Amino acid sequence: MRSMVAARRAVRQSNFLRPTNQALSTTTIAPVSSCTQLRRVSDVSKRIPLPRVTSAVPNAKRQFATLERGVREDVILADNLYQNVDIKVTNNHVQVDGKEVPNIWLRDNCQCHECIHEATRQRLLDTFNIPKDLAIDSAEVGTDQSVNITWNDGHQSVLPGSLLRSVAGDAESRSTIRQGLTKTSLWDSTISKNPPLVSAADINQGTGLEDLVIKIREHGFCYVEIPSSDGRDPDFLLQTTQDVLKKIAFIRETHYGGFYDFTADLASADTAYTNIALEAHTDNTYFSDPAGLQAFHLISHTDGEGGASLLVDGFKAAADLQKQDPKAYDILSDVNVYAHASGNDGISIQPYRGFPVLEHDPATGRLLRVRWNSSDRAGIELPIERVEEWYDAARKFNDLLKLKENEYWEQLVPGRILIFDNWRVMHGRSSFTGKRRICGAYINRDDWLSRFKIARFGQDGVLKELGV
Ligand SMILES: C[N+](C)(C)CCCC[C@H](N)C(=O)O
Ligand SMILES: O=C(O)CCC(=O)C(=O)O
Ligand SMILES: [Fe+2]
Repeated sequence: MRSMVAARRAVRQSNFLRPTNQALSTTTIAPVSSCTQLRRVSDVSKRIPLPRVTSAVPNAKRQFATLERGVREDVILADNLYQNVDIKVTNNHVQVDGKEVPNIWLRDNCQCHECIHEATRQRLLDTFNIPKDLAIDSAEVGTDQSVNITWNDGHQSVLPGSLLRSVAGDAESRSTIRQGLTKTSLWDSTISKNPPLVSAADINQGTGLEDLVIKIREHGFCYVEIPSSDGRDPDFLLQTTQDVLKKIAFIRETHYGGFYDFTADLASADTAYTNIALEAHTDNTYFSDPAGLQAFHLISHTDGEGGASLLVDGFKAAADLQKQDPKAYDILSDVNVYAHASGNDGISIQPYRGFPVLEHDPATGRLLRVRWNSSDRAGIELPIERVEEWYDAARKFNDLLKLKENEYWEQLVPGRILIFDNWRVMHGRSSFTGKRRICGAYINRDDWLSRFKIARFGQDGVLKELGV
């Protein structure tokens, strides 16, 4: 019988093939008797150098242990967050739903103008100069549940009720605003009947932008329609595309340039710049931080045919895979893969480390990002005697991506900009003949999500919850 210590070590080392659905950063200690699977795996894990995962906070450990990895379509609506939270002061300690809030947290989150710069919203307080024995002299709860505190060093703090109420939430509810969670509507080929769309005119008038980012967040993509009365002059279309995209956030520069305007001329050494078919993929698998959004706008296609665009909901396919074969889902979530972009002279871009095809938030278990580009794939981080396990799992995912019912094909047209979430939705195209000109751009994930969060929750809504 192995010792408990050895069993713990095995758990820590077994990044690959952990018990199903445990988040990567857990160190859940299973009783030795239930460690059969881990024991088997630990033999292999000796050969796979893995980082030591520790979890120093007992609460976090308990919280993570119950979380299941996967796609989650639902979300706690912001309006329903933190209802009926009890806030009181007992014996000079602040209690939120019966839990004592540490003084250091209260003092650190003081919102007064000495502690937070009014204009920049940055903390001015020297947190680690707060004496460890700081105590509350007196405190009272207001009708809006804000708490007024007088500290024993004389400082006065007001903590807004919204900030205190958020203390009652779990990792999932705290993510709603922080990560800009919203309802996720998974889709298949039938989305072609009624794809999400907003009009460029609405965006110009100011209302459409919110609608656009909210739709992209829910469905993973959205079209922007330029009224035909505005014309189809290529220069006008190029300019309008850029204007719309820059309203979301600034355009990201890469080795392909900034705003792109490309044809099949190998201007960059990448198959995107040819007329061959491209299977469903996400872009930038070779970056540690792949572009968050990607846009395409067909400016013209003459003297030929083909070049239809393909979209596949990567989250829907991932959810299907988890249902069909949870083990395959786990392999794609645990095994790191490298990618590269090496076509251009003097360039071989690779991420600073390998990343799995399916990446989850360790705190909530939610699927966050899909990376999938078989053309740009490089090394798989498994010893050669086990690498086939990854191929078997990836083949299952690939089969789902290629199901007719999961493929949404659409011929792009001048006047209709396609914008999609490159962390979720895969794109491809069929081969084509003739001259086909497409423009578009990449936008960073953090920047477009910031736009989304402000659109969805308002600046105040986002700011009121920064403390936890
Ligand atoms: C979009 N743009 C035309 C600039 C280039 C596309 C590069 C495609 C590359 N194989 C990737 O997957 O990232
Ligand atoms: O030509 C297309 O429609 C898309 C090409 C592509 O995948 C890309 O540029 O990222
Ligand atoms: Fe692409």
